[in-house]
Order: sequence, then structure tokens, then C-alpha cells
Amino acid sequence: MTDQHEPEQHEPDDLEDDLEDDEDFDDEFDEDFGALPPPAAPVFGLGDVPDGYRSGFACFVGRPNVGKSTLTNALVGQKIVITSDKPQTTRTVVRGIVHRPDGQLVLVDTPGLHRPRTLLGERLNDLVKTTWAEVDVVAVCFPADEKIGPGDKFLVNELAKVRRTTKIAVATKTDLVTADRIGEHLLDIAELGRETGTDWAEIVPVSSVAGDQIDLLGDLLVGLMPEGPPLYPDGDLTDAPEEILAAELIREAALDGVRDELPHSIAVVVEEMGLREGRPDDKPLLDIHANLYVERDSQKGIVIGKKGARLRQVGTAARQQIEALLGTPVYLDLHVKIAKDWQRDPRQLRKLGF
Ligand SMILES: Nc1nc2c(ncn2[C@@H]2O[C@H](COP(=O)(O)OP(=O)(O)OP(=O)(O)O)[C@@H](O)[C@H]2O)c(=O)[nH]1
Repeated sequence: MTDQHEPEQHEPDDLEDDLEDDEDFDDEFDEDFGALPPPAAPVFGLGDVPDGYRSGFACFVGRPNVGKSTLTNALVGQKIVITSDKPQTTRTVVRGIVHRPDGQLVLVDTPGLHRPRTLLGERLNDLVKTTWAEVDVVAVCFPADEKIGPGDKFLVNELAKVRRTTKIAVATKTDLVTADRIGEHLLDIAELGRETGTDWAEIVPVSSVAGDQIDLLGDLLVGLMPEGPPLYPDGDLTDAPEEILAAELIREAALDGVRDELPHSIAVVVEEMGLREGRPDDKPLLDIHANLYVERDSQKGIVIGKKGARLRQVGTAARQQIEALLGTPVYLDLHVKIAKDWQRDPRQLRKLGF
């Protein structure tokens, strides 16, 4: 972690100045969240790199809510990608890095492909397709508790156009169904492969929640990577900037318990993040100043809650998650602002990092 960040690292397009001048943005509710002691940070050991070591990129794709982010976290062994029960939660490409004695897997988490209704939707779809062509393996996730549907066919047909990339199928959420249903699901996936001209290199049933077959999936994925040295230093779990990870964890906390169109209206930007000066070495404190954007005044009320109760819960939950991830006590300063109809406005999308 760096002590200080250069201003340009967290203020693309002079975000802060723009916001202050912009009457679409408004600021009335601030909340601060204090610090807790840090949990122990995880340690990964790679050792010497043996002959036959493999490394490369894989990405999980699938309809929204099929369990891609949860699977990424299960393989990495730590929460680095936010998950929620609201579809289309994932907006940022965050790479999870799996370190193993025989190889290194860099996992790219993409948004779910869907029929775009907004400019944001179109940009997300473009992002997904670009990623498919760049990775070594694309793993398509099909949740075992749902039948294969038109959305899956659309996606696999689009993926079939990306010829060179190896494709595997993952049957997710197997803990939710019977063995018979898993069997039926695997046959349906094989059939979908035949229909679309997709040659699945593997079809693997897994449960991220029960931890079933996660190691096997890791083995298979590493086996499909090209031979080569590690791509990232030992111990790195993600190359996403810490500001992005913190913003995602705040967004995840804010999504918990909100309904209807509100989940899609929430965006979070970390404006400033750095270790507080003048603290003893053994008692560091990471200051994080973040803005949570919603699209309308009514949404602001929901996010803040009665006398700020909901925002306080969000802040506390987010702070604990960020501390768990970064291993440093955090002081979170969270502000709620309105960015009017930002999902449809190119200028605001750019400001919010899309
Ligand atoms: N029972 C069960 N639930 C799971 C499993 N994997 C994921 N889930 C749940 O399914 C929901 C969606 O999981 P995510 O990992 O956020 O799904 P996603 O595909 O990344 O979703 P998007 O970001 O919207 O594309 C969450 O409520 C998860 O807890 C699993 O193996 N078993």
C-alpha cells in the first residue's frame, strides 16, 4: 500500500472540480465511520517456479447472477469481487489471481452480457466481448437451479464467434439441486454446445458456497493455460487499484437490502485514499473519502434511511470489509450525492469512471 496517492490517480477528468460546479450534483448528507483493529492478512507461498509452470488469463461469463463473482472469490480464496443477489452487480473488470505450485491463473470478472437499454449497458457489453478475445479460456457459467434459456443461447452464440479462445462450461450452484438435476443440466449444456458449434474443452459442476469441485476447476483451468512464468508477484491477489476495490465494497454494502431500480442507480467513487500522516508505524490508519451517487432525490432518502440509520449500517459494513481486504484500520468518510440520471448521460458516465 502506498502512503500517498498522486492527485491524478484518483481524480480523472478533474472529477472533484467538475462535481462542485455541476448543479446536477448536490451534497447534503455526510457520515464518518471510525476504525476497528485489523484482521490478519492472508499469506500465499509460491516457492520456486518448477518446469512446466503454466500461467494465463481466464474469465467467467454468463447471464447476470449466475455466480461468476462468487466463483472468482472461491478460487482466489479471498473476497476480492463484490457479489449480491441483485442482477448486474458487476461493472468493473477486476482480476483475481490464483497462486498455485504448478501455475498462476489470472481471473477476469466481467459484467453479465445483456440486452442493452442504456449507454452504460452498451459500454458493458463491449467490455465483455473485448475481454473474451484477450483471454486464454472463457468459462461459461450455467446455474444448476435454472434451465438453460434464450439468454444462455444468445451468449454462447456470441461467444462461438470468438474462435481461438478455449471454452469450458461450468455448472454453478450445484448445492441447490439434486444429483439427478445436475445430470440433466450437464446433458443440456453439452446439447447447447452441439447446437451452437461450441466445443467445450470441459464441463465442470461446482458449488462455490459448499466449496465443491472448486479445486478441480482450478486444476483444469491451470492445465488449459500456456506454459510460462508467473504474471504477477507472489501474494498479489488482484491488480485492481485499492481505490476501486474500496469503492466496490462500499457499493456492495449499499446494495444490500435495496430493491427495484435503485441497485442500478448506485455508483461509488473513492475521491481520496491515503494513510493518515503522523501515526505510529504499528498503528496505521487509512483515510478513505468516498461519494455514493444516486440518480434522484427520492433514492437519496432511501440510501440514507431514517436519521441516517441505513447509511451508518452501510458505512460500518463497508469499513469492516475494506479492513479485512487491506489489513489496515480504516476511517471511512462517506457522502451521498445526486448525479441526475447518470446511467443515460455520457458526461456523467465518464465522471463516474465508465
Ligand atoms: N447456493 C449458492 N448460491 C450461490 C453460489 N454461487 C453464487 N451464489 C449466489 O448467487 C447470487 C449471485 O452471485 P454472484 O457471484 O454475484 O453472481 P454474478 O454472476 O457475478 O452476478 P453479476 O455480477 O450480476 O453478473 C448471490 O446471491 C450468491 O450468493 C453457489 O455455489 N451456491
